[in-house]
Amino acid sequence: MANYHFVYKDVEGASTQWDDIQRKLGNLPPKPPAFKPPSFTPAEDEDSKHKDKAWIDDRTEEQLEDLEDDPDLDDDRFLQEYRKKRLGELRQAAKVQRYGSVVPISGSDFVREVSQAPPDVWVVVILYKDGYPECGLLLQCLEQLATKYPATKFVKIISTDCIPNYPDCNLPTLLVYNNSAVKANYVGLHNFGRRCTPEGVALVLCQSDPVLNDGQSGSEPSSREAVLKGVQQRLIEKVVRDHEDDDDDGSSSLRLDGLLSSPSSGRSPALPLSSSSSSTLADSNGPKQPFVIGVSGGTASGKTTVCDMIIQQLHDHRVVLVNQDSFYRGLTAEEAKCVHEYNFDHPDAFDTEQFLECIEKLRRTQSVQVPIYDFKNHRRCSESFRQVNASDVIILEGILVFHDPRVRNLMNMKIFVDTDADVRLARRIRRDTVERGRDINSVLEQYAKFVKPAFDDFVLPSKKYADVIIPRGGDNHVAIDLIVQHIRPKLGQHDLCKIYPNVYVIQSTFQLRGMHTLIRDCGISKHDFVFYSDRLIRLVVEHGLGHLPFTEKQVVTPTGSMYTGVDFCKKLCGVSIIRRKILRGANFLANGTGIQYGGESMENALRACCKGIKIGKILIHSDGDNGKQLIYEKLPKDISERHVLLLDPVLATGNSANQAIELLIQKGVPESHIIFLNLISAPEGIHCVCKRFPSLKIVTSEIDVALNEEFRVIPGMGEFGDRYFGTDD
Ligand SMILES: Nc1ncnc2c1ncn2[C@@H]1O[C@H](COP(=O)(O)OP(=O)(O)O)[C@@H](O)[C@H]1O
Ligand SMILES: Nc1ccn([C@@H]2O[C@H](COP(=O)(O)O)[C@@H](O)[C@H]2O)c(=O)n1
Repeated sequence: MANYHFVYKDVEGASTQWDDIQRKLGNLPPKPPAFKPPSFTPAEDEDSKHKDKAWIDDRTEEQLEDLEDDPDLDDDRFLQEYRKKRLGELRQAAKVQRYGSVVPISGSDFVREVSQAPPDVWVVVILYKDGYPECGLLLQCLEQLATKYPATKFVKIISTDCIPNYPDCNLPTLLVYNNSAVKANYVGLHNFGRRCTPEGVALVLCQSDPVLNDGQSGSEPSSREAVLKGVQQRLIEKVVRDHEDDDDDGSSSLRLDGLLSSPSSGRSPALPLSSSSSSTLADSNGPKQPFVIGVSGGTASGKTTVCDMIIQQLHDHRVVLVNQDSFYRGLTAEEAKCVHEYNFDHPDAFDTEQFLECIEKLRRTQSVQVPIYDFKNHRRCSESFRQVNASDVIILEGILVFHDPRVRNLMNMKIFVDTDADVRLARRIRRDTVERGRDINSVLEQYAKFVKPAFDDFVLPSKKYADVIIPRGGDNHVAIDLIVQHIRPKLGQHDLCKIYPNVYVIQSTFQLRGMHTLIRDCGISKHDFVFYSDRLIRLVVEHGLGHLPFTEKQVVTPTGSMYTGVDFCKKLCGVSIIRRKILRGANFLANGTGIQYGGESMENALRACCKGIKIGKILIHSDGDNGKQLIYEKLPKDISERHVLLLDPVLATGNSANQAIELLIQKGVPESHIIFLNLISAPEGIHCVCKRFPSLKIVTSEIDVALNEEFRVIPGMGEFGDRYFGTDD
């Protein structure tokens, strides 16, 4: 119904008499209050505002410049000083490099764009390939971070442009550079949690260094704590935002606990990181996760044979085998008395806790002492153990390796060797009578009483966990070939080669390992030491020569045919590093001179490979313990025009090497024309040299574990020069 009461209202809120009557009768609502316009307040004049620190903080650079002669500020010395300080900060901030996107680079740009970026700039490099969804996801996150943190440089490079043959299974890989050095690397997307988000990536990147810079604090390097706090704040805001979105449909619960854990406490517990997130490559710190293969199957199915074939075909020492048999429990006196009543096929016969501990240690890259089991006497050999070193691939073999889920879950690949029961029994009879000191009757009795029932109850049911089933065991060459092909890429290069693309470790073969075993043995004769060292050095030299520039060359062969080959650069020379140390007391070298000939021991092999090569020397003289070093040199006059093969058999701390390289560079040799050859290198030495000289190349035959407190390489090979020249007697 239409409202037929027309109420006239003037500005005072007055109305007609008729309306007043209606109000009294309750037909109209009470009279509204008289209208009063709001009081007028003029806008505050900028000049009359109180000027303090906060006011100055709000000014732009231009506004602060205009305040140079401001009378208010002239009266207040503190504010005038603060204005100047703030102006300085803003000018610095304006100078800070702005990147703002993920820039594609090629292999030839790498040194300029990454290694030679200004020292205060952090560079995040993604090694990627098109067509890999994980790479696409991480790239999206980096694009967002690049806009948020424009003072951090983000570049992307196709993995194989950066590192030839870089395995696709390592994609995407992030490398973080600062001041020409690799500060961190992350192999694979799992490092950034199950849900890879820009905020999560940011937090991981800033865990140990102030990698992300938004350029707000000028060119001053921000502290890690400050950067991390900012990144954490952004992550919290994101989590809260997501939570609020989720809450709209009432589906999620918020867990903020731990997000603000102190930076020193490491990774934030609420970060959605997977359990394998520790598998960064040599930070050089984070342990690398080995590839664990389980091989199960009934007794005498051919498990050991299959493992041996895989190991033989891989032909690489970075594969180790651990047999579950080694972890059979010892028998009590009672059990030993009636051993024929003991069920060796039941899961309880194994010390699974110890087996697990051993695997965990290997996964943490520690070596382990594995017991040796004596099947004839049903006990472990109490004194002998087998040392198993941490390796890229660990194979676990045994009838019940899939039985315990804790062991099973550590495996990346599970193989079941499936051989006909009759064939297995026949093999077992032969093996146990020939190798394990049993008679046929006892074998058959044990088989019927324990082996077969346990196979049906425990072994066969675990077959369902297998990823690969190999019928006919070791006779199945096709299956073994396929498995080998799958494992081979898991045998990556040394971690340091992945961080420093200019480090080359010559391909490890059993020949090479054999020679290393001989020359590292402290009991080897001098003659053999020299013989095998020369062989090894030649391999290193030959590899080093392969890094020299070459041109295509065609020759006519004796058959009159054309052969297209290469012609290596001929302008080269060798330079040996020799150390002289004034040593005192018992440390004085037996040769009476205190000279460690080091590099000279490599000259013979170099001469054998490069006929008539010129060889110079750099003598580094350390004066006792005071750290003072003097350098003497005898180098070819035209060394600046030559490629230099720098010789030192052992790279330990890298200090002498750096001095020698510095000297060569002073003499005009371009850094990229130096190839540093050594037999063994300590990771510390590689870091030290590669950080300072990213363009030279290091060629070595093995990278050792570390340096000890006396800065000697461990396991190492002692004072190489003294052993070579016999001056250590
Ligand atoms: N394909 C095969 N052909 C013939 N004998 C085999 C074959 N595979 C294994 N054997 C023999 O059978 C026995 C058990 O093999 P093994 O590999 O040790 O099995 P498991 O480790 O499963 O007990 C050994 O004596 C071995 O030489
Ligand atoms: N003292 C022992 C310990 C174990 N066995 C048998 O060894 C078999 C497992 O080894 P495979 O190489 O065949 O896998 C298992 O079936 C045990 O019965 C043993 O006889 N004596």
